[in-house]
Amino acid sequence: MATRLRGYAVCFDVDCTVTQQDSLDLLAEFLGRGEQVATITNKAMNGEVSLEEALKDRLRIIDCKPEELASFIQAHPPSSRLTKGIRELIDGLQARGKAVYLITGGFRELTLPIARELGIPAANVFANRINWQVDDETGLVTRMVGLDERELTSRQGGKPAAIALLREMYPYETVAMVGDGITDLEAVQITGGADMFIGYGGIVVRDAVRDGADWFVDDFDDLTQALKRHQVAFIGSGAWACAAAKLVAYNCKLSSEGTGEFAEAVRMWVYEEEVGGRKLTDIINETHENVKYLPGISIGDNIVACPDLLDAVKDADVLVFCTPHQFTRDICRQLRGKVNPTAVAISLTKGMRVRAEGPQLISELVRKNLNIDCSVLMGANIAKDIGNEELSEATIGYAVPSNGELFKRLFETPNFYVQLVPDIAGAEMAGTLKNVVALAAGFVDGLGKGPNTKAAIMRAGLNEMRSLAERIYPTVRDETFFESCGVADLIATCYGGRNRLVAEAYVRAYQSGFPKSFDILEAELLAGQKLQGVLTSDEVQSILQIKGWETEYPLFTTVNGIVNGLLPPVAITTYKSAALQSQPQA
Ligand SMILES: NC(=O)c1ccc[n+]([C@@H]2O[C@H](COP(=O)([O-])OP(=O)(O)OC[C@H]3O[C@@H](n4cnc5c(N)ncnc54)[C@H](O)[C@@H]3O)[C@@H](O)[C@H]2O)c1
Ligand SMILES: O=P(O)(O)OC[C@H](O)CO
Repeated sequence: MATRLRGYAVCFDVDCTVTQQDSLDLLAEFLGRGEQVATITNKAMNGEVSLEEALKDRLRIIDCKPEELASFIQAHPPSSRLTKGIRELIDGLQARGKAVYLITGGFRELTLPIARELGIPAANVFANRINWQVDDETGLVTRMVGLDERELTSRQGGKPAAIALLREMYPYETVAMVGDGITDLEAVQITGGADMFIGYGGIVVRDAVRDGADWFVDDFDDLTQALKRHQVAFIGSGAWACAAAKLVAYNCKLSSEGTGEFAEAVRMWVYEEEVGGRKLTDIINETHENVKYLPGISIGDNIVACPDLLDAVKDADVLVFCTPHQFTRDICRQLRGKVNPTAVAISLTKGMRVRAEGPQLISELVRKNLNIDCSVLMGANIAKDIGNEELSEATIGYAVPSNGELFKRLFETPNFYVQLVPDIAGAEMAGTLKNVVALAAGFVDGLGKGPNTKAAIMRAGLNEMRSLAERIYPTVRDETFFESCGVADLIATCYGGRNRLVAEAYVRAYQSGFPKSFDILEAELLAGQKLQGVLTSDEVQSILQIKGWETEYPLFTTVNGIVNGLLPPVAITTYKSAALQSQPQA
């Protein structure tokens, strides 16, 4: 069975990282033996004695009783010893589902109260143990007699060894170590250790630590702020994906300069292909333009094209799905267990999947496979016009209001207005089903009919869309069909969409005596873009057949008869009677 990766773990050193002082030095000072212990601590820091020897010597000098330890903890309560900003950082990490560990060369007896104060479970603490002498007669612990040398952290290289053990027990995808010392930096210097080291210089700055760190901070607030920023990943890079990514790139750049809500860089997964002998990802990263799917439009220099899906979503907590719907299932399968468990998603994909038990909307597919919330953004959104910054609108369907608001902030711009509706299924069904009506509109155009016929088809189509959506998903709201995702998208698609264009061309080819299939026309007219309506028509028809509802949806049924060659295109002009002649597909 494949090992399930467990996300992210962040390991903190304790002395002078989580706490302002070295606990053992502070205890020695409390007991009046501070100077002697500090001399040995310094020797260890300068590499004059080994870590093990220094620990043993310091314990020998401290030589305290359990009650003295208790008095020390009372005199220096954990809350008074924390470094600035550490509590907020650890709270923020845990709230985002990251596992937090303490890995210290200090002692368990002194570290557990700190862990408790920060809400870190005792099982997440790797620390040294003191060997205590127990009175044979009373069974009471009397005094310390040395160091338990079996603990990994009692030795040189103990911290990386503890991390390697952690990774063996729980296969984390990424482990970061945070600390101020050379022993913390060592965590990234062995195979199987940490993936990254964040140096902390708020109490002590060591040149080697600062130079060796992947990231060096002297204030934990910097990390907390970075943590609060949402990392957005785009899954898809076609015409609409690129136009929508341009909106997101605009807001992420603005926010990184202002509110800090979103990180500036947005990773975009690109289904890699060669264009003019070059990789499309390289072209996008150099020119900031998807020359194949949205030529002539700059999508923003903060969009980073990635050919690797898992690489694109790594670290992201906001996922935008926008691929032709037939690819979403496979993409979700690849992402299962690999996305941040606290991530939220939004789908811009118009389409559905049909299973024996009924339809599955793309948002449901994402939600079920990735176990995360998924909103939708649907609307009258012809990609090229939005790329050209023409005024447009969209509807966000949400289940969790705060996620709806978050996505509104992510997409809305001065010329892209967003409405929120608490109706995911209504918005998504509208966006999906209008692709079938757009084919009907294209047939009407191909036949050379006037506005009356087109208006009649669109009105009937809207009614069938609404009726089917409400029948399958009883929570669907009527008013959703009056938003951009409903009637407005229907108008835009029936006048300016690709489904209309290809359907019109189908009729013209049919009437010329040299018919062409939809696949051929898609390839000839769309330059790699994908037609969704034909597939969706078959998917809708499967549902109508399963339910025995074909004659109740005569427009959908007639369109399906035409796309499958069972009816001539002219049948659209008599769709009510034509539907009765359209044979169910095999
Ligand atoms: N284009 C529009 O104007 C528009 C507007 C609103 C909504 N939509 C919807 O957005 C969704 C995405 O459409 P689009 O316009 O961004 O794409 P597109 O039709 O322009 O391009 C097709 C995309 O599919 C990718 N692709 C090809 N084979 C693939 C595979 N095997 N796996 C994964 N990806 C593959 C291509 O690389 C390309 O990025 C669709 O559901 C569409 O209905 C499109
Ligand atoms: O070009 P179409 O027909 O795929 O439609 C594009 C969008 O869905 C319009 O909102």
